Amino acid sequence: MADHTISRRRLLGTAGATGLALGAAGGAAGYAAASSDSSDSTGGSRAALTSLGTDEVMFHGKHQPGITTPVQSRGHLIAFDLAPGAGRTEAAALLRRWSTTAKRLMAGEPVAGADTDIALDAGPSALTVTFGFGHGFFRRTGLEKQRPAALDPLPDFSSDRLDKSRSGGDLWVQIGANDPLVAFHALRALQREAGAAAKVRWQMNGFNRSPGATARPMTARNLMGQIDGTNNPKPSDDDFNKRIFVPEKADGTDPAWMAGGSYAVVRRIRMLLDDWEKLATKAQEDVIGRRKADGAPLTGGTETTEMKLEKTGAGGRLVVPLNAHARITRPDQNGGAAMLRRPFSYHAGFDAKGEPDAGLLFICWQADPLKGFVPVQRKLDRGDALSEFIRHEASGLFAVPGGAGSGEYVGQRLLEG
Ligand SMILES: C=CC1=C(C)c2cc3[nH]c(cc4nc(cc5[nH]c(cc1n2)c(C)c5CCC(=O)O)C(CCC(=O)O)=C4C)c(C)c3C=C
Ligand SMILES: [Fe+2]
Repeated sequence: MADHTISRRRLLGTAGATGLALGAAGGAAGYAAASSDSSDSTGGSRAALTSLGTDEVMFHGKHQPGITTPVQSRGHLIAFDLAPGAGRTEAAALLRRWSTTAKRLMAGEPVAGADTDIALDAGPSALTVTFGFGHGFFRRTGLEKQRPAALDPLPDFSSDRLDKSRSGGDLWVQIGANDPLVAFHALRALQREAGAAAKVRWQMNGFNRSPGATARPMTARNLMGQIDGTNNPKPSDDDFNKRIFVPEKADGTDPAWMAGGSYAVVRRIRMLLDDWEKLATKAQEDVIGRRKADGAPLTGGTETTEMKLEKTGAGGRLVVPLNAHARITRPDQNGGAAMLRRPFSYHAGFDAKGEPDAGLLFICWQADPLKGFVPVQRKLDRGDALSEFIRHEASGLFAVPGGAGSGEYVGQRLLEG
């Protein structure tokens, strides 16, 4: 292990120093930078392959990174339980350590002191680290009075097949990066820094398409081959902040320490791909209500065309079936319920029957799970066309505090308030 005194960014020179700061709309800019680099025709082996490594997301801000940040190609989710005997003091020290390291790594710098060198040579690669608190955290730290009502356990859903050992947790960390080594480096650093204060409860690995793999920026595809994410709320929507983030001025609903925060619902949803892949494309499209090729509604147009819910076709049948997933999940079919979906795909090998253990690490963000995930999942639980091809296998609900201000660590307003 090396003791680094010069940051990787300095070693990277200008490219590192001018690393693109990604904001909510940073994905397209990152893509454009990659495209122009790869069209450079010098042909020499020393030409930069892409500028992907230089993308940098800010650690400090109103909201934590990794919520509106464009989804990265590699993701790790890890949940911890506080160790027996660890309470508020140990939790505060841990969050302080983790925040210091997250900030350094997101800037492309090594861990202070001994680093593992796993990410040596790479830039920040749009690394984000996001921290959340589970229900049990508040009991363990004696902060029950500060526990938000929105963190009450999710209701049971009849179709759930949950593995408790891979669900819940006192602390949750989401890591995303556009380079697998950068992402693993962060995962390992944070797990090591948990030390004696917290023990790993579960850990899951995910992925998305690499930036630059498509000829133009596109909405991601999932492992069923669908374009997934089209109708997500957009930061430019008038009601985006209200739907996704806890207000910054206390409105009496959430504790003050949650200002600018959000609630993450995490579900490991296995896709029954052997069954799904037996369906003809037309049948697959009826399940969702959108075309597979371009994500357009079955009622026509392009990916962004509004779906015509009442349109009928041959024999007077609805073009978008009544049980189509994209019809049933719409906010206007659920009393306005909306969430920001920011998932990773996962593949954890093949089971004894030779079937893939693969699917979606479904992560959705909302200001209140009772006005986001819960009503929509209640409806899906009664059965939509997608239900027979998926299985919810693990679940978590986490309170994700607002972003740390300069000089602050994540969760400081709770732990030292
Ligand atoms: C409870 C919330 C949801 C779960 C669980 C869920 C699982 C799930 N979804 C897909 C694939 C698609 N979902 C799409 C749209 C969509 N899904 C939800 C919610 C849940 N999905 C919402 C709120 C929406 C948007 C509805 C709207 O406003 O139009 C789509 C269509 C394209 C898109 O808009 O993203 C696809 C495809 C899978 C594969 C899955 C579980 C594995
Ligand atoms: Fe969906």
